[in-house]
Parts: sequence; structure tokens; C-alpha cells
Amino acid sequence: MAQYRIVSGSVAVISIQNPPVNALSAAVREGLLLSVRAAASDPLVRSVVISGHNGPFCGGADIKEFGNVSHLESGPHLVEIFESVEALAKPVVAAIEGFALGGGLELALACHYRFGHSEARVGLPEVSLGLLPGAGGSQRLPRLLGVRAALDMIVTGRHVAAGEALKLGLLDRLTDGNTVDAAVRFAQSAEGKPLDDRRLGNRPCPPLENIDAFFEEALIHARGRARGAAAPLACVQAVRGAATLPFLKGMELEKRLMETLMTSGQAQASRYCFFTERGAARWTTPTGARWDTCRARPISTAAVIGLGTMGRGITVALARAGLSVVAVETQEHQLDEAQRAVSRMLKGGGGVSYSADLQAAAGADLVVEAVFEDMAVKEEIFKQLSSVCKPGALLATNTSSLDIDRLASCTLRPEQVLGLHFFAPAHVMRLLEVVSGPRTSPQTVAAAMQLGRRMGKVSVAVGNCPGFVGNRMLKPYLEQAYFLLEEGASPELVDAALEEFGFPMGVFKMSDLSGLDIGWRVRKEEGLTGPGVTADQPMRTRRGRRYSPLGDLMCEEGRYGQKTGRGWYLYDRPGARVARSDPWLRSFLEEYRERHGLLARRIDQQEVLERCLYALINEGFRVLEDGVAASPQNIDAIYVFGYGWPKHRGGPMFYAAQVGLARVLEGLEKYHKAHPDSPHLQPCSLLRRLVASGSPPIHKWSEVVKGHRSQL
Ligand SMILES: CC(C)(COP(=O)(O)OP(=O)(O)OC[C@H]1O[C@@H](n2cnc3c(N)ncnc32)[C@H](O)[C@@H]1OP(=O)(O)O)[C@@H](O)C(=O)NCCC(=O)NCCSC(=O)C[C@@H](O)CCCCCCCCCCCCC(=O)O
Ligand SMILES: NC(=O)c1ccc[n+]([C@@H]2O[C@H](COP(=O)([O-])OP(=O)(O)OC[C@H]3O[C@@H](n4cnc5c(N)ncnc54)[C@H](O)[C@@H]3O)[C@@H](O)[C@H]2O)c1
Repeated sequence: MAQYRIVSGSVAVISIQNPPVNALSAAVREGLLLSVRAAASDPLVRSVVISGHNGPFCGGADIKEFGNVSHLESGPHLVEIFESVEALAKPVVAAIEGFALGGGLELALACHYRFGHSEARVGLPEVSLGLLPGAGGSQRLPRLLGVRAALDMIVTGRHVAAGEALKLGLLDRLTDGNTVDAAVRFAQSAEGKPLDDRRLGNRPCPPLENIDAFFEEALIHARGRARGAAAPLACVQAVRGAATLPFLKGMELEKRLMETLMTSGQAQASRYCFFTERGAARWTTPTGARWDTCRARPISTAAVIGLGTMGRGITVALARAGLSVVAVETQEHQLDEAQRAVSRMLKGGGGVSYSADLQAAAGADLVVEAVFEDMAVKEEIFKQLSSVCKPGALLATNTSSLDIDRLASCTLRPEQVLGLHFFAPAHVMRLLEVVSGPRTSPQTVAAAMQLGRRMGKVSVAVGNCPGFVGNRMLKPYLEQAYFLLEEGASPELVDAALEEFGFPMGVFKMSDLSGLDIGWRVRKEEGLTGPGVTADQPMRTRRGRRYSPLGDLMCEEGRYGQKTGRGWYLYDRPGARVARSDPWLRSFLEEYRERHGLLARRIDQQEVLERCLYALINEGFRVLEDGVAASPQNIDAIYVFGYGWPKHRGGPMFYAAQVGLARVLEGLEKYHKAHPDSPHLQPCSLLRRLVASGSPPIHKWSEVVKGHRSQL
């Protein structure tokens, strides 16, 4: 809908009204076009201001309509409306408060002037939805800003703050006051003035030297960053059109590219991620507690225990969210080093104090423990925290996989104990797994979810099991990668397949980055390797299952990855980041295969992908079956925001649906038949039941999962 009113005798104010973000739904488009026509035909109207109702200017096209072509095609098209706005013979001023994004900014670009509030932001984020600015934005923005600045905005999709937008020439004026009032005054001053050169569709693109070379390079750069996503490349093509074609021809090119993108699986996956990210905030528990009815305790002070890799990042994340934080570390050198590192990251003190004494946590509303992954050490700390901390304080652990309930049992307040599983680096990574044990209260979950939002995290409520959701699913993925090495693959081959799929790095590069010793310690704790394993046990079998000792052998050689300068790859020095192939590893693998009578065979990228990804997906179905995650959407949010699963592939469960559940099942059956000693390849019963019930769409899986006991 759009409100239409006349102010100051001659200014038509058209206000877009569609809360919460004033998206351009069919009804809004209808209202907008009628209003523009009314303003054009009313002789009393001499100028026009377009604004957003109740704050935000406009969040763009209505993304909810995108899945449905008949919705998209009902009501007037944005391109047509924006042409009418630009062609109006009366000055049109966009009054931008809050944000003008996507179609919202494209509307503003069709206006003759753009007024912004000093706290507003603007951008063309379509690329992150697998699209391009498809209502003239790819053609008008380069004409206004020049190709370089426009290409940067369109390919990255970044939001630009008002101050920068003013410098770029994207906004004409800023105001700290009432944007609509200021725009109305400005519109009146522009009445009767010529508009021709204010119409971006009339302007040529500012010239650019070596245009072909520029776009070749832009394409190479975009391809390098896109990790297989089509939209960034289409964005470059569209901007090239703006630089080389007349406006109308450029608009035709934009339309063609948009039609291809809009109907692609990648756009569908990216859109799914958009809603999945937001849907995670709507948590529920089997006791009936819900995000919208459960009151959260306010948290304003926190203590972080252990200032290693994770503790430092967690301290920064909490301080940036406005909490006052006391950071506790027993090792003096670690405390000094952490203090310097945290101050550097916060660019100053930032409300953080430091202590070597656990008593310092006494006044905190929340404690986050981030000491070594050692149950005995953690149990001791939770025992102490239970008596040191004030009643009502929440006690959280950042463990990657240990039992939350066991830690809760060490305290006199098990209902206030939970897991807050941050990902490294904790102040950067978007994901937070909020882990509740069987005794964690809904109020505790509510407080943690609210805190996650304050920290800008995608917080996902999950249940308690070894590895929770993310790390539990990672285990079979890693395991298959090891098995593939035994069977003849190289780390380079496995990583190349996964990187081509869209992961920022393959499994072996990731393992080098996070440190091979971490998994080694976990396997020792689990009794899979180390002194507890007797010499008479076969090396490649544990508890009746296939086991690969490759990771253990690497650690015994002191190859921990980047930190030691050697792992699955070779690095110039400890701590260096550039991975090079290591001839030593090739001989090591050859000797290993020979020792164990394994014949290396040719393995192709398809097998790598299917073995690693299907095993991970299969565990995802088990997670759903066990009630550890509330929905496939939550699993996908975890993988996209915590594990680098490419957004344009939607997440593992979405990917399974897109590939076809029957095909995934068939693949797992085939590989399980070939490797019967690898139970992670045995299709789980939920997957079988979903296929048997006709592979329903992902939003209907819950009907098949129903009846299972939820751990949440
Ligand atoms: C705007 C935000 C920054 C606000 O953030 P905030 O944190 O305040 O709030 P939330 O993110 O939690 O959002 C609140 C609420 O609103 C929902 N929502 C947000 N934005 C939209 C939207 N644009 N549409 C619908 N709903 C929206 C959100 O989901 C929340 O609700 P929920 O119930 O889920 O909790 C932030 O929200 C944000 O960043 N939004 C997205 C901004 C964006 O990406 N905008 C671009 C949209 S795409 C676009 O504009 C495209 C245009 O360029 C052109 C379109 C032209 C179409 C032409 C089609 C031609 C192809 C035809 C195909 C033919 C097929 C055939 O022929 O077969
Ligand atoms: N590193 C990762 O990528 C990652 C990711 C997610 C979760 N985690 C989990 O986070 C936790 C911490 O991991 P990390 O990598 O930061 O470990 P780390 O070894 O880098 O740091 C642990 C810190 O805890 C300190 N410490 C030990 N006992 C203490 C005590 N009693 N009181 C105060 N400080 C004490 C140590 O001195 C050390 O500085 C572990 O449970 C780990 O599983 C790690």
C-alpha cells in the first residue's frame, strides 16, 4: 500500500506502507503506481516526495513473492513504476530514513534527488539472494557513481552508511532532523527547474579507460570470490552492459540475466538461507516454552573463564554487545597476552577488566567457561562457580562436544547451566549454538538466545549430545575424507573437490588451520588412540568399525598443521598460512597403504563429494531423528553460518532435498555396500521414511519426523 497526501500546498508525499521493512509487495507496487499517476495528473502538485511509512524507506522487493511466479507477475512491475517515476515532469525527491535496500534503492535512483538521514544506510544486496539489482539498479547506479564504485557495491552487496553515500554522490543531501520535512522543503525549492540531467536513464556512464581489460579483471576477481555462485558474475556482466550499451539495451540485458538468476536453484537456496537465518530466532521446547512467550532475564555483566583462543574472542564479542566483562585466566603470561590481544581487537579497554581469581566472577549475570577441552578441569570449575556466583547467574560452557548435563550436575543450579558454543574466531563467526541439557530452563534458553541476538549472532537452540549438531555431523565427513586418503586420494584432490563445491577451504586445509592435535586429544579421551589401546588391537578397526589412524600418526610425527608448519600440507614456517603440497606426505601415504595391504585406486571428485557430503547429511537426518535439532532449517543455518557451507547451496539438508532424497539414499546404499564397516554410510531410517513417503518438500519433513522424542 502507499499513502498519498498533499503538503505545503504543492508537494505530493507518497509514503510506502508495508511493515516491518516496507517491502515492495504487489499491493505496494499497485499503490505506488496509482500515487505517481495521481501526482502527475494533479495540476496543484508541483513536486513529489517518496518516503517510507514509520521509519525505514524500503527493504526492496518482497522476497516472499519470489518463490511464486504468479505473485511476481501480479501488480505492476517495478521497472515500469520506476520508469514512470523517472519520467515525471515534476521533481521527485526520495526521503531516505533507516534503509533503502535493493528495489528500495532502485526506487530512490529513479527519483531525481535523494535526501538521506545521517543514520540511514543504502545498498544493493541482491547478490546475497543469488540475484542482481533487477529493476534498473545495475544500469542507473553506474551512471551515477561511475563503474568502479557501482561495481563494488553491486558485487559485494554491502550496505553503505549515509556519510559514505554522500561522498560517493549517491545521496545529494543529509539531514539529522526530520527527513521528510527536509525533503519537502527541498522539493519545493526544485519546483519548475529542469530535470533532464537528473534522470539517470538519460545519462551516459562516466567514461572508463581500458574498459575491456577492466571487466576481464573484474570477472576474474569475482569468479575467485564467488566459489561457484552465479550471481556475482551476472552482476559484472550487467554493469558491463551499463558501461557499454545505451540505457534501454542495458535494461534488456539486466532483464535477461535476472530471469535466468531468479529461476535458478542458487537463488532458491540463497532465499532459503535468508529466511532460515531469521527463523532460527523462533525457538521452541517440548515443554511448550517459546521464543514469544518466555521471558528472558536481562544480562548486563559477564565473566569469561580461560583466555586462550576462544576466551579472547568471546570477551570481545560480549564487550562489543555492551556488556561489562571480567576476564579470568590462571596463567600469568596468558593473562598479559590476552589483555593485549583483547585491547587490540576492541581498540581500547572497552569495559573489560582482568583477574587471575575465579572469585572475580561473583557478580556476573552470566559466566562463559572456555578452558581446555578436559572434562575433569571443567567439572572442577563448574563446582567452584556454583558456590562463587550469585544466585540467578547463568553458567555456560563453550565446550565443543562434552556433556552439558554432566557439568550441570556439578552445580546446585542445573536449570541455569547451558552450552554457548561459539565458533573460532568467536568475535567474527556469526554462529552460536545454544545448547540446552535436559534440565536447562526455558528462561535460560531465552536469555541466551536474546544475548546471541545482541551480539549479532545467528543463534540456534540445539539439544545435548556429543558434538551437539555441527561437530556431530562433521565427524562422519572427516572420517570419509580420511578413508578416501587410505583408498588412494590425496589431500589436494579431496580439498579441490570440496572447494569447487563452494567451501572456503577443503577438509584437510581446515584441519591444518584448526590444528590436528585437537581431534587427537578428543580421540585419546574417547579411548580410540593413545596408551589405552593395546598393541594386539588391529590398527584400522575400533569397536567393530573401520577406523583410520592417519590423523593420529600425523600427530605422532609432530605434524599439527599450520601451528607447526607441517600438517596435511607444508607451510613456509610455523604459523604461515599458504599451503603447499608436501612430497613427504605422498611417500607417507604410499608406505601406509603398502603396510596395510591397501591398493590405491583412482578416485574422482564425484566420489569425494558424495562420500563426504552424504555421510554428513545422513548424520543430519539422525540429528533430526534424535530431536537434537528442531528442524532441517536449523541444521542448515548451523552449517551455513558456522562451517562455511556455501549459501548458494542452502545448507546440507536443503542440498539433499535439491539433489533428491532418493538419490542421496541410493548413493548411501551404494557406498555402504562397498564399505559395510563404515556405519556412517548406512542410510538412517528417517531418510528411508522420507523417501518412502514420496520425498516431501523440506518444510514438510517435520510431519514425518513427528513422534520422535525431542531433546530440546
Ligand atoms: C531490511 C533489513 C536490513 C532489516 O533488518 P532487521 O534486522 O531490522 O529485520 P529482519 O531482517 O529481522 O527482518 C524483519 C522481517 O522482515 C522480513 N523481510 C526483510 N526484508 C524483506 C523483504 N525484502 N521482503 C520480504 N520480507 C522481508 C524478514 O524476513 C523478517 O520477517 P521474518 O518473518 O522472516 O522474521 C533486513 O531485513 C534485510 O537485509 N532485508 C533484505 C534486504 C534485501 O535483500 N533487499 C533486496 C530484495 S531483492 C530486490 O529488491 C530485487 C530487485 O532488485 C528487483 C526485483 C525485480 C523483480 C523482477 C523479476 C523478474 C524475474 C521474473 C522471473 C520470471 C520467471 C519466469 O518467467 O518463469
Ligand atoms: N579452538 C577452537 O576452534 C574452538 C572452537 C569452539 C569451541 N572450543 C572450545 O573452547 C574451549 C577453549 O578452547 P581454546 O581453543 O580457547 O583453548 P586454549 O587452550 O587456547 O585456551 C584455554 C585457556 O584456558 C586457561 N585455563 C585452563 N584452566 C583454567 C582455569 N582453571 N581457570 C582459568 N583459566 C584456565 C588456559 O590457561 C588457556 O589459556 C574448549 O572447550 C574447546 O573445545 C574451541
